[in-house]
Amino acid sequence: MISVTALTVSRGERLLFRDLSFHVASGEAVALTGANGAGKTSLLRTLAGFIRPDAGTVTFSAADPAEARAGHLHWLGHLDGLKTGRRAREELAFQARWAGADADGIAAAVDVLALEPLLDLEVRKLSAGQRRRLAFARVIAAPRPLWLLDEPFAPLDARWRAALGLMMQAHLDKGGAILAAVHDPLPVAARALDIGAGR
Ligand SMILES: Nc1ncnc2c1ncn2[C@@H]1O[C@H](COP(=O)(O)OP(=O)(O)OP(=O)(O)O)[C@@H](O)[C@H]1O
Repeated sequence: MISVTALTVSRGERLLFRDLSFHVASGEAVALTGANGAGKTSLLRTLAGFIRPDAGTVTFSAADPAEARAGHLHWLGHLDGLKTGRRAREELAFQARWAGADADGIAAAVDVLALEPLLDLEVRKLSAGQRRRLAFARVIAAPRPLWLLDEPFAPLDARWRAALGLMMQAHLDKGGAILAAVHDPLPVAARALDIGAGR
């Protein structure tokens, strides 16, 4: 699903990790752990294509490697990446359509994430947990094999942590893969990848 070979990433003057190699297979979840500042977000952003590594390669087992990032993965950062001035309905439609979802996919995501009562609110008026559910909707609306998730559970209550765990398991059962930066154990069986002590 994704293979990382001899990856070296710096931010500013600071070397975060050197010669990091790992593979995430279809049906597998990996819990990316490490202290605050160790570089978990930076690693995920590098895999998503937002940070250029100093060295190393990232390859996807996609049919067309040139299109691999665009169509192969979902990146969900811990800041959600939502436009706060839009109504939830418009923001969901924009994000989901951009990710390639059709109307049925969007309707399914609204249902699974119980977003209907929130859709006429401005994004800025949503709670942190509600915003996370809205951001996650595109992941459900436009299925892609690899999920890169940065602290996906942080703002969620017990009910939605459990629900997200079930969505993750369903994704893995269908042959998907997940790499999630977390400070707590994932609610699905997962291999640990620890990138260090930070600073
Ligand atoms: N744009 C940037 N420019 C310079 N340094 C950065 C930038 N973004 C992050 N860093 C630095 O890179 C290091 C790793 O940050 P990163 O956010 O990847 O860590 P993390 O493991 O996700 O931490 P946390 O558990 O606190 O979320 C930190 O020292 C941070 O200050």
